[in-house]
Amino acid sequence: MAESNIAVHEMFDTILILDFGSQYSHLITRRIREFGVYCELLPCTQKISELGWKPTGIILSGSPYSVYDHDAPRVDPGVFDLGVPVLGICYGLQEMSTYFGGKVDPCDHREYGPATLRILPAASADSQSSMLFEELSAESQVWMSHGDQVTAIPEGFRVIATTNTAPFAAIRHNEKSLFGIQFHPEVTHSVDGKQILKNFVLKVCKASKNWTMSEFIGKEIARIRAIVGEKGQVIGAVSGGVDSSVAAKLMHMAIGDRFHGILVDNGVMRHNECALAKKMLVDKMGINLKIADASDRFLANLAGKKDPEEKRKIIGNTFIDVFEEEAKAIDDACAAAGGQPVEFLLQGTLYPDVIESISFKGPSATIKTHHNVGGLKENMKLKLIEPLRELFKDEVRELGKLLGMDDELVWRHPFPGPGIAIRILGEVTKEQVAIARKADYIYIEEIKKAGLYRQIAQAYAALLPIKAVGVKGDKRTYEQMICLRAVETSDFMTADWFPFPYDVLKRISSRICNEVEGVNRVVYDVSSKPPATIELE
Ligand SMILES: Nc1ncnc2c1ncn2[C@@H]1O[C@H](COP(=O)(O)OP(=O)(O)OP(=O)(O)O)[C@@H](O)[C@H]1O
Ligand SMILES: O=c1[nH]c(=O)c2[nH+]cn([C@@H]3O[C@H](COP(=O)(O)O)[C@@H](O)[C@H]3O)c2[nH]1
Ligand SMILES: NC(=O)CC[C@H](N)C(=O)O
Ligand SMILES: [Mg+2]
Repeated sequence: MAESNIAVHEMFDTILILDFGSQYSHLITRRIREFGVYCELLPCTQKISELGWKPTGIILSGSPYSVYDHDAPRVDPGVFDLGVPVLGICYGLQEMSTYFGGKVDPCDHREYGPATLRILPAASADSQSSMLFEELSAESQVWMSHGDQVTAIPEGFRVIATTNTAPFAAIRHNEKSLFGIQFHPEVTHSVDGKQILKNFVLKVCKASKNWTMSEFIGKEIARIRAIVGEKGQVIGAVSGGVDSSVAAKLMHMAIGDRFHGILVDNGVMRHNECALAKKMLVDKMGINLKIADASDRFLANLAGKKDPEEKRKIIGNTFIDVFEEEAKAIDDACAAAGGQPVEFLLQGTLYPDVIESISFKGPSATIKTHHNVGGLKENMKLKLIEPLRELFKDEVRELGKLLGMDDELVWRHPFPGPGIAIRILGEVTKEQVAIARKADYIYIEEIKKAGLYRQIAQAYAALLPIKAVGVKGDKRTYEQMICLRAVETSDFMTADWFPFPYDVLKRISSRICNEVEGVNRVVYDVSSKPPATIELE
């Protein structure tokens, strides 16, 4: 599928972060975005000569490698030929030092944790170093995570800060804007770390502080119009979730009814989901949306299937089939009305997905096959438009708010494409879906009533198809169990269970047992991720 993105760097000053594989690389990106500066993370293997745009400044990340490893990732010398400021962090410092002829050796004591950074008086006398350390106190706590150290700095560099254990905790080139620091300014435990990054980006690189969602809206709409043209038609899968709704809203603002949203009712959506999506997207936002009811088809395809991966694959494939049929119908209708055929596909891809796919560390092991609509076959020849490709989830929410979307939609917990089907262990039937759906509705309603919805990143009720004995109205029952899940997380990669007040759990449990037929027990999942995952399957 062809890409049709006009580069965002043409619109915003961009700091380039080269990822050497550090676990903190994405944090550097987050921090800089918070200052209102646009930045991008690319693998360290990116050749500067093939970049096609000029960054305003470059940051070299940390790495699990040692610079003296035979397979250590190397910095592209092109980085230093651009004439833009460069900041090396940990491995970035070590690699920069090695490149310019300095020396790096293993430390006697590996150092993981706090250290006191002391800015040398000489640094205050030097305008570049003063810029990097502006507003810092002479001593501050920084966070270390290294086993190697620079033992001799390259010629032409000078030391500007030290710690008790690191004589070269911060260095700079005597003339050029090349800096290296041994500690990690991107982690919150480095008390002045944020300020150092801010100084580097705003003072040293002089990047414009124009990365705000309100600037983004105007520029993105103009970009979409330039790509799609006066008559082009765009289709897109819309779920009623935050990401696709925000993407659809932007698209609607850019091209009106030439955007055709398709919501697939897969029979495993939450209670009232399609009606709610229609109310918000069509009635309130005016989006051109078709709701395709394929619930029977999904449930028929899922009949008798128990294996989690098989269930996910069936749902993913059915999504594609239904979406392609609907897309073709829209295409035919556009052509019949004398319009252009559909040439573009809207996708709600977010930046974390992009980071994951370009990771220097390579793809991680498949834990679950994630299924989204839009994974269409090559021969559809649609060109992708991904307006949220550069944004993190919190930025998408901010955008949604600025676009005037209701809080109820902006703050919705994420809901996976395969829906309730991966929240019913084993076989999925219409009856089982009805039980899980009702319990989930009650659960979320009570969470909202208790004022806890925004504190929880994601919550849902799952159905465990095992039976236990109970007693209701003096009668013996033999019924299934509902398993409640609620997690706190910022990136959904790791998560911890939410510590509910007991009285809220009590109310939820009592309501579910009383109101949901076929259930006589409620359990609460107290597993973190890892070792568990957020969804059950
Ligand atoms: N029932 C559906 N009908 C149409 N498209 C869907 C459906 N479910 C998922 N999708 C598509 O799959 C994409 C990925 O789903 P995902 O759940 O990650 O995002 P979302 O639903 O837009 O937002 P959220 O993360 O808040 O749930 C959606 O953006 C949407 O394009
Ligand atoms: O759109 C989606 N399609 C999927 O197939 C899918 N599987 C899991 N999820 C969501 O991803 C996050 C992490 O979930 P796990 O810890 O279960 O992997 C959680 O937010 C899950 O809800 C999905 N989203
Ligand atoms: N965090 C880092 O970048 C570590 C760099 C290198 N592996 C060291 O141990 O010093
Ligand atoms: Mg969703």
